[in-house]
Amino acid sequence: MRQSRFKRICVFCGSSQGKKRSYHDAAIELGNELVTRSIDLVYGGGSIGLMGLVSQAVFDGGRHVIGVIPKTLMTPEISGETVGEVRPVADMHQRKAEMARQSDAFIALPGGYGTLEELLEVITWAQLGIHHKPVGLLNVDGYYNSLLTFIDKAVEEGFINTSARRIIVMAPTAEELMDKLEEYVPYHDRVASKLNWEMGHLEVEIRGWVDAEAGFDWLDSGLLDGRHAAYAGKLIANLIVMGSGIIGRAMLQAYRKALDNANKTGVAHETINNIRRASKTMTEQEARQILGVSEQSTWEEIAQRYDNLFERNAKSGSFYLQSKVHRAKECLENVYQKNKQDGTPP
Ligand SMILES: C/C(=C\CNc1ncnc2c1ncn2[C@@H]1O[C@H](COP(=O)(O)O)[C@@H](O)[C@H]1O)CO
Repeated sequence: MRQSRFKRICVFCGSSQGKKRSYHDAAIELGNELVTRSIDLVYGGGSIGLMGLVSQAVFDGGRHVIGVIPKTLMTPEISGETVGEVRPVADMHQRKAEMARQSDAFIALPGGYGTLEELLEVITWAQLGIHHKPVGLLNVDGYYNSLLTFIDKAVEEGFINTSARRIIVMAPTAEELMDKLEEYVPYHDRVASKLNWEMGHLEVEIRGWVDAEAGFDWLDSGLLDGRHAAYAGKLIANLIVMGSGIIGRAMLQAYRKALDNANKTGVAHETINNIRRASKTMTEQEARQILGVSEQSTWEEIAQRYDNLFERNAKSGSFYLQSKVHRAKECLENVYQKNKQDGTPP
């Protein structure tokens, strides 16, 4: 068996086992196929339904299993115990984002509303160029035939592009499906390929992170009205950039100006200083999220990722994001250096 191109695959599947024995068997067969190809599993956590069967098979085969589960569903009475590593998340949206981030491909086994929703979302994301990871449908005993017929109807009626139809890779057995996924060439839409989702997502995430970290809600504070609150956001950006030490003299001037303006808008120096202090602490997990790298990523991959993101921000003129990307790299640099000293892989 040649080396798979995938390190981790996310499996969406029923929280029930379904009525046919073939669904049960297919879940175990898929788990075993992942093991054979040395692929780790990302799934929705717990031990119920097909989710429990596939995760147990991968775990028993000695591969790593990550269960990404919202805290609300984490009780054993609701979802059962997760074998392997549990990643608790705040809600269902965060769960899907985390599952997608952690995986190199997606596979849907038979399932209900939850599975369909997860499947259709990753297909939509592929269509919009948010990711370029393959999406496989394990069509056990023709379970998904009616969905595929419906999708073909949508193509016929002009709601789905003929070329986007091929985003869904489909096969009746795990082995055939995996072979097809290995060969999959990512779908590229002319318009979608121009969209810059990564940075948009990053900007929102980082802004939320900075505001939360600073522990200050500008609007709620009553200190600033809407217009000034927006201005304060820019101000924070400038301060963080200054702190990163990557922009140099030009940003020092910007910082001085920011302080000047802070006085005009009534933002106290102490608050600014708190924000600066707070913005300096970044956890390893946050750094990995910002750079979009996992714990398995090598330092070379991180450096490459950093270069790409940094360059893209330079082009879009976002010093703010540049500073966060830079800080994330600094944070991981410390982690990797420390691991190297301790002899911890990778
Ligand atoms: C609230 C109930 C059961 C919840 N149990 C679940 N635990 C973990 N993940 C779940 C659960 N239910 C759905 N999911 C996610 O959706 C997919 C399965 O949903 P489906 O509707 O069964 O197809 C699965 O991939 C999970 O990510 C009591 O009803």
